[in-house]
Amino acid sequence: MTENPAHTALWPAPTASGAVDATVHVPGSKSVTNRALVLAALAAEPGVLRRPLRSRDTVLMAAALRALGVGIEQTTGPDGAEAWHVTPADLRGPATVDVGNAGTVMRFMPPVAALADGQVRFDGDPRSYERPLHGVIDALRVLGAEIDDEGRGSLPLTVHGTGSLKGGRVEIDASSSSQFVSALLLSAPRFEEGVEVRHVGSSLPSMAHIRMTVDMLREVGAQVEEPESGGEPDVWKVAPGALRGRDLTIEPDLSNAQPFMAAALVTGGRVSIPDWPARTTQPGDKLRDIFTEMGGSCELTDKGLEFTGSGKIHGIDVDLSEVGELTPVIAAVAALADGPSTLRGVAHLRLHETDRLAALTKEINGLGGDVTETADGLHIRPRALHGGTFHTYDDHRMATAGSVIGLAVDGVQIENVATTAKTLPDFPDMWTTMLGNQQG
Ligand SMILES: O=C(O)C1=C[C@@H](OP(=O)(O)O)[C@@H](O)[C@H](O)C1
Ligand SMILES: C=C(OP(=O)(O)O)C(=O)O
Repeated sequence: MTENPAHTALWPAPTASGAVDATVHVPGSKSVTNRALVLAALAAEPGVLRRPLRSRDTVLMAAALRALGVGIEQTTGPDGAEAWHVTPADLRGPATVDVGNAGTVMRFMPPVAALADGQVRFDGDPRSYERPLHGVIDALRVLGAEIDDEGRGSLPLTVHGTGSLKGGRVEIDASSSSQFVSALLLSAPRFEEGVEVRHVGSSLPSMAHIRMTVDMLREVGAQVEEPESGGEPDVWKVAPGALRGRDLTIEPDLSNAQPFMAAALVTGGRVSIPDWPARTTQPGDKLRDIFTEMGGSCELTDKGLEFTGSGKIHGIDVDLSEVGELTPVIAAVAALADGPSTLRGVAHLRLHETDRLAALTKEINGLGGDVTETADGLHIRPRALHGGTFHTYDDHRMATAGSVIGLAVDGVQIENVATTAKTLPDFPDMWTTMLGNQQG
């Protein structure tokens, strides 16, 4: 096999010559965009997504829905803002879906395909074969779907849809991914009997993302019972019913705001993120607390978030189980702190884009760091770091994490920075533009 040159290309991560002072317009949330696409496709009437994220993961989701017959047209407003107009249709195969390495596509789309009439083949990047999918496959079978995965319990697979799905009660172990729960809930209003999902595993990661699913279902008229509003623990119920089409402006992706906020923390500078929502289910909102504890300060106004570093970076002992996708950049900041950190509750990160606990340990230590893996996270003891290659393993958040270290350490080269296209295709330009505005 010939290497893709983009995968081995090295990007010299720019160092900061002083405190950053920048306003960073962060594109739309991946998690909100991909949920909104699915809900719009399953609705009883057309809907609009304004300022959607355009990145590999969301383009793959749009292509998957189009392959099943859904209309998605793009328009651009006078202010340059993009809108995706979604016209639901009778879902049908035969179709093929490329999930890339998008957890949201590989988990959220099989239930949609089970509602289609005809067969739908799912395939993706090599890493997608290793990411857990058994929770969705086994649950869909219990709910009435026919799935051919040749006994693998993972991709590639074919869903043989009949145009409807019975639905009903199902038990799943979602300890490896909250997306199993979200996937079943999102399509459930279209199941004949809706769904009752009971999580029976030891732990459930990324609760913030399950809240996002419940919130967005309710916004389009679905009836949802869930533990946090008086329901039974670990049980979610969605009633069958028609969904409204919605005109929705997508919030900025707060997890993608994270490296820019980290730049303010690391350089003792200031970063403004316009349109930071006053109320949100995005896990990135927790950064206001986490990065404050690590030495910054925040002001949230109706214009957005202003985040200021103090010039000091403190270590932190934090359970990130609810907000696991924030781990790589927190680890990068922790490696530059004035004291040790313990990041816990994130064992499931071993099954993300790459094994993030192993990758962070290897790459930070490769620059002279002192990181050890624990059963469910990382111990990080700051040490003077040196330059070198920071490998990214096709993981967008490894690339942004390495770039944060590069601000403070000369000679850090990020391998395959283009992998940020998964959720933030403009990252390298946004990063250098931010650094263009420094106070020396
Ligand atoms: O539902 C979602 O949009 C997501 C849920 C989380 O997945 P896991 O529960 O698999 O960690 C998160 O890490 C991922 O980036 C996005
Ligand atoms: C885990 C992530 O992505 P995915 O949606 O592919 O699970 C992530 O973006 O950090």
